[in-house]
Amino acid sequence: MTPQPSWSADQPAPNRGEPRELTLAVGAPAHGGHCVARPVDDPGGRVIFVRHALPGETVRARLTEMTSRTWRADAVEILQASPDRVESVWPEAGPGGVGGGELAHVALDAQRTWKRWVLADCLRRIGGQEVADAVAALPEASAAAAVPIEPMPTDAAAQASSSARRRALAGTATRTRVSLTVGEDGRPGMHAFRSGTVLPLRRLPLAVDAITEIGLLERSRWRAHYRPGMRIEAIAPSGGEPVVLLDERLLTAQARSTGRRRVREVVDASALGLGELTYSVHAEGFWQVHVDAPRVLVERVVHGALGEDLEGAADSRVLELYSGAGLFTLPLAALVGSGGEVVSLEGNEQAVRDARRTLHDHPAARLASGRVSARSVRELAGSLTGGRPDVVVLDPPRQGAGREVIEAVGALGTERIVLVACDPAALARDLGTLLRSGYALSSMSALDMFPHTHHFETIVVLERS
Ligand SMILES: C[S@@+](CC[C@H](N)C(=O)[O-])C[C@H]1O[C@@H](n2cnc3c(N)ncnc32)[C@H](O)[C@@H]1O
Repeated sequence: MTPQPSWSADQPAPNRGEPRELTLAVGAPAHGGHCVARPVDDPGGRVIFVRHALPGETVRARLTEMTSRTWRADAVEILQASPDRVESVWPEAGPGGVGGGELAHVALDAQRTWKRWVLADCLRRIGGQEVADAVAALPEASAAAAVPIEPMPTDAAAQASSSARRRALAGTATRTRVSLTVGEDGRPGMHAFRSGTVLPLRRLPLAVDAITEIGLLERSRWRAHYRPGMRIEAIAPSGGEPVVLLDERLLTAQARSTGRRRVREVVDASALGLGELTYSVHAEGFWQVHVDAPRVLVERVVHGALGEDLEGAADSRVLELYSGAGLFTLPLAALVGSGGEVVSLEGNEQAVRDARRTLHDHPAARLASGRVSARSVRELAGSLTGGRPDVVVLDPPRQGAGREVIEAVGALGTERIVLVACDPAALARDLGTLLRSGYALSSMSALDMFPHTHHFETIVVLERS
């Protein structure tokens, strides 16, 4: 029998009546950081999305939300544990805790298996059979129908360490950006999962040491500056000292005001023959958060766009969409040289100003500010010499580029497209549109850029078929 709620539907459970507990048999992971589960006493019964569990486990779970469409629960007691369960690296992100560390109880290799499964599932279920078949045919996908989720170099090194402690903490201490909120009681924390409530925190295990050492959670140093509801952003740039943004105020790590609004990011592009690339980025602007992400992404995207042999890249014409502060624009402009062109489009004006500063001595780059739309894609492509680009690079936000933009890109007749996606569902949709627009998948790779969360990044390269 399907268990019935003791409170009205469409309300989070804890707000009405007593939280209710069930014993669940946990099945496959689903997109969003939870697993599909069913009550052990009703295996054909209603699906419940359970967090903090692992496939194959039996758990006692507390229902956290019941709507007419979705029931959610947190595993609060593990009755039969998976061999992939480990001591959480971030217990404060466990059941009833803050969002953003929902896989912290899963061994790192098993997190990547989980994400690979979700990627394959999204490609098949959302992209359709055509997308699933195209991915399965790639040599890197082998029989498993989706590509492996590759560890970032820092995390792989920690996993291979001779120190058991370092191995156990692999995937932590890699985030160069951390956002906190000050709670009603003046203590800094993060929001509880799917809630506006701020839960105070004692540790920030995912943050790089440079951020932990600022001591944002310590009463003595920072509390005098905090006000309830205030947003705290900690930023540890690769090319300078960390800074802290308190709402609009920028402070040094010693809590002194600073007039400096921009930080310096340095990316090692020696593998591309470019040495160190230096970027000027607004402190509150978008930058890839994993300490290795800028370098690894630059290498993948540049090779995807310009080919393995970069000697042949000179004079190429590139259209780049959703370009942010110019992470990819700079190496692309450097490699296409004065005979080539890189036209980029970004919606955030501040990011475009940052990119203009960074690229001021690269005549190959033209940086446009505005919304990416079917029309802006056609207009910008038409402004390139010859009326169309050789390659289009897109790195859209989580919701993807969407059908109209992707169809407009597909209609340009460009030889190659590089799509970077941070959401597998959006990737599956956009990829399906590109395949139907006459493109064939040439390579796909996926990076574990957000360890201990369900997120990961995918890079696909397509060629005109
Ligand atoms: C995932 S970020 C990528 C930025 C850059 N490639 C990087 O890696 O740093 C996506 C970017 O798209 C921009 N963006 C989001 N929606 C947009 C839209 N409709 N039109 C133009 N830009 C948009 C955001 O401001 C953000 O800078």
